Amino acid sequence: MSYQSEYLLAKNNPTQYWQEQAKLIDWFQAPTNILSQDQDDFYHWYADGSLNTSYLALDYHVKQGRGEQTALIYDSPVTNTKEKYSYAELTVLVAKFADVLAKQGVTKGDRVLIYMPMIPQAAIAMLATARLGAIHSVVFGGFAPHELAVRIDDATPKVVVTASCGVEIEKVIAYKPMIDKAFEDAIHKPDTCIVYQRDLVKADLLPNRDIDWQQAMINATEHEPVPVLGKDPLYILYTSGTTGKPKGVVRENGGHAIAMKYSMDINYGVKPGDVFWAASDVGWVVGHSYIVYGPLISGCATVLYEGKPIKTPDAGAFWRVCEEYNVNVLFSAPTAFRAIRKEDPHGNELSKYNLPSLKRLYLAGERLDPATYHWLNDITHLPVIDHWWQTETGWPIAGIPVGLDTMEPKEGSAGVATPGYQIEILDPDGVPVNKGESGYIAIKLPLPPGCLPTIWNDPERFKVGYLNSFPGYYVTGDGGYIDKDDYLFIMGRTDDVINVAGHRLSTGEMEEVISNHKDVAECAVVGIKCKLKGQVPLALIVLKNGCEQTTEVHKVLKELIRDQIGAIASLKEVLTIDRLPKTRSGKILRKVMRQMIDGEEVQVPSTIDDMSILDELKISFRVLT
Ligand SMILES: CCC(=O)SCCNC(=O)CCNC(=O)[C@H](O)C(C)(C)COP(=O)(O)OP(=O)(O)OC[C@H]1O[C@@H](n2cnc3c(N)ncnc32)[C@H](O)[C@@H]1OP(=O)(O)O
Repeated sequence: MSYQSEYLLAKNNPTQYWQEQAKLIDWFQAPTNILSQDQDDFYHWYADGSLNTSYLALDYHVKQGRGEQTALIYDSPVTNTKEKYSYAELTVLVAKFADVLAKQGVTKGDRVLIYMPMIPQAAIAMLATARLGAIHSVVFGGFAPHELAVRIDDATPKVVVTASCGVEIEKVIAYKPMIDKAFEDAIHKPDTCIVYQRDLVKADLLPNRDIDWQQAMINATEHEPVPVLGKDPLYILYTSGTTGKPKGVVRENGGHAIAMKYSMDINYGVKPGDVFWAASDVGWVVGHSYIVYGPLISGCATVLYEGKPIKTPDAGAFWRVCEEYNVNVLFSAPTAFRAIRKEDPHGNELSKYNLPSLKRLYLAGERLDPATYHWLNDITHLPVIDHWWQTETGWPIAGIPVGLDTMEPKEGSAGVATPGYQIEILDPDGVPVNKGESGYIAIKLPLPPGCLPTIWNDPERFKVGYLNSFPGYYVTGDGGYIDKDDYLFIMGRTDDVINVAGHRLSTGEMEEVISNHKDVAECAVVGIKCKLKGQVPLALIVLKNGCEQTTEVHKVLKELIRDQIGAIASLKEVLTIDRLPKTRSGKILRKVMRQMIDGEEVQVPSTIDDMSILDELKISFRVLT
């Protein structure tokens, strides 16, 4: 099978194509209803199939005789810990933790919120929730209590699972006080909080609410996987939108399982027994898909790394892990490699390691800049594959389908459309543009299996945010073009979402926090270029008349953002200006300011209410250079 023929099969007869791919996994009962639509016209794949995702990731491999094979490798330079779990061992731990959750009343359809550092118990909690047919919602450890509370109120979990602490290089971060604050702030009160006690910090437990993970596991018995339907949700993962409230992306069990197996074959070209390392975090979709579910469903060993690309202890950390565990495929964000390049520009660290097993490097999460692409290619002599996808899709929309064909990556491109995704570039009226022309990147409906069917608790937001702009299409929020060879080039977001070190953040959310300050009359947050992190947030504020404490206000605002959203959203700078540029209808011209600061060609809309403001801004922005 070639890429072309697979792409056309999936395009011309999606139902038949994905019915065939359904055979990739071990259903309890194979689906007969391959593609259906609900009352909102939203699509669902494999609605009536019966399966269990934890069974597919664990028990299935034990049944196939691979129980002794390594399933999970935990490497934590920050705690000097290295552990390996076989498929048989991981199955027992997951089955027992499922029993712990069941004893707290968790049943099919209930939500379990997981707020954990990068330790094996994070994956165990996810898989145990899936085993019960319950729905997990993992919240990235870098988010502050307020963000946690917002997610608790939206997902209304019965149980929260956490650990006593996380470790950020040398900084030990106690998680329990953040959990307690989130419980306090949230309107919904989960019944139970299960705490994994780490050696570094012992958390204080509340008598009637908190449970010690290790204690609970002593008397746990192994819980069997609970069959669920293909359309039953496996997880909710929150992602930033243009407004303050994050969106709960829903992932269904059936389509997700097929997408994981399919993408591990087609996009990543791995087979059972291979070692796959996604150097990311379980709190992001990369962690869900390619630290936990994808590698395990495909019978690989997955690496769960509690460290950073640099400083834990040096810029050779990634290469050390690749050598030590014979990693075959390494996946990370461009920011991680930019950080390594900064510390080790000539690849001296890399030359200390022997990497015969490493076949390919994959990058995603933000645009891979050509300089980093070439550097990585030059020092490793390995294929460097940029690919593009989103929390919403859960697996690659575009890439190099190494499992199907030999295709060369192109500098600056995220590859070609993965079979199942019909990517089109549309103009503002929804009309497809010619090859080479830029526009809105949209995907023709139905999206393939594994992509979001809706937004949790908010079908209207799914329609408004993704479907209504161009009927018949899902709008990705990214802009770009397709070249004459069908390679896709991503040029950036078309909305007010920014990407900081591979973390997707909402400028709207930051603006909400800033505008609550008593001295701020108006504000705008824009993402400006950063050599290391891709983009960083800059706040432009207009102070109320009579407020003179500019420096003090700037300091307070930076702290507010860290406290309310989290350290990953840290403001690069706060700049006070006299007024913000606007259209005649009052819309703030964020893009104009970003283009001016980044030194790009400035596209001023004809609707600007006062052209003279551009000269004022030019003067104000001088301090930034
Ligand atoms: C394809 C679909 C997708 O896009 S899914 C998303 C893919 N994105 C990723 O995988 C993220 C990639 N980025 C990273 O892994 C990190 O940014 C790397 C490159 C490792 C750098 O990490 P770091 O040096 O910590 O910088 P940062 O900008 O991430 O962090 C800024 C501040 O936040 C903190 N932080 C980070 N993570 C946590 C955490 N889990 N718990 C608590 N705090 C955290 C960092 O310590 C840092 O704090 P500070 O400013 O130094 O005080």
